[in-house]
Amino acid sequence: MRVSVIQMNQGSDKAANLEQARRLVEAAVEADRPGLVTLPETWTNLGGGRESRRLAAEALPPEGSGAAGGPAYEMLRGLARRHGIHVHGGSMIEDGGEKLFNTTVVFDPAGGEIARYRKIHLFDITGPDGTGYRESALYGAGDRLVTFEAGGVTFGCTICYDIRFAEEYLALRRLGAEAIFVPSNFTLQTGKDHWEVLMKARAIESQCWILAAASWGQYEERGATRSVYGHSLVADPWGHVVAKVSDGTGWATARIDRAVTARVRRDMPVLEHRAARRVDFEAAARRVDFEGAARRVDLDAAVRPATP
Ligand SMILES: O=C(O)CNC(=O)[C@H](CS)NC(=O)CCC(=O)C(=O)O
Repeated sequence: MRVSVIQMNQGSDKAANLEQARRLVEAAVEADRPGLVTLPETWTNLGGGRESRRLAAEALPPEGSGAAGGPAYEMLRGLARRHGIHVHGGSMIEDGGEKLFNTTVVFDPAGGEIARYRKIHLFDITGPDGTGYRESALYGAGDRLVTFEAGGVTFGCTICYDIRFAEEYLALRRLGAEAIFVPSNFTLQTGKDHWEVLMKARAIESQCWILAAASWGQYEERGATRSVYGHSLVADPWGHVVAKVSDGTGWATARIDRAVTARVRRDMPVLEHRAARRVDFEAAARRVDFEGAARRVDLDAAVRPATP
């Protein structure tokens, strides 16, 4: 299965963002004939403060209802149906009533919604340049792990800042994922030092393909100009970056080769090795059995539960 990661330069004009996404998806489909395309995080709006996000937000139809949604939701469905492809809609701003959610929706080639994921880890941090981010002031956090099947491949869903939480990727691998999405608005400040390292690290440790469509360029946020890093990429389960988008908008296409996944997992069976040791390191770190100049935790039955 071929996958195209789409790189956008969206701002706070929702209609223009929809048009840009449609144009890029159609150009990628025309050029590379992918079976699946994936968009960046919050491709329907970037910046413009609380007001712009509220305006761009769409209430989603009840999951599984098949009912119609808003303009962005229906555009994704239309692209999937028209081109006979799977569309992973990066993330949209979901109007969840009280709170917004940073939410992925996925459509199959018939235009049916087959998966929905809300970003679990919210970006409440201070960047190295002193810029503060408080995503949780506006967005609620997701509480579900999500995988779906497309073209014989099991895909896992994550969004942006989730990339820093390795456990989520290992859990998705356990659920059968072979490729994991990370649609992103990575900041330039964090991206220049962390982006590619994190993407490769998650690919290597989960032994999954990493599909990261990103926003690129500048946008306005409450009178200031901010930059997002771009560098949309696909990494294979060995951690090789096999496709990458240059500066600007565009896309890159890679083939998910299941034989590569199988070989990497067979030759380096880290999942089996982890299972064989069965250490609950989190539980171990909550306990100390000896404390002197050194600290020691015995990996006994309390942190190594018997095989079920
Ligand atoms: O604000 C919105 O509307 C949508 N949310 C985002 O763009 C979020 C919060 S500001 N961005 C990230 O998570 C960047 C993570 C990142 O850059 C890192 O982990 O280093």
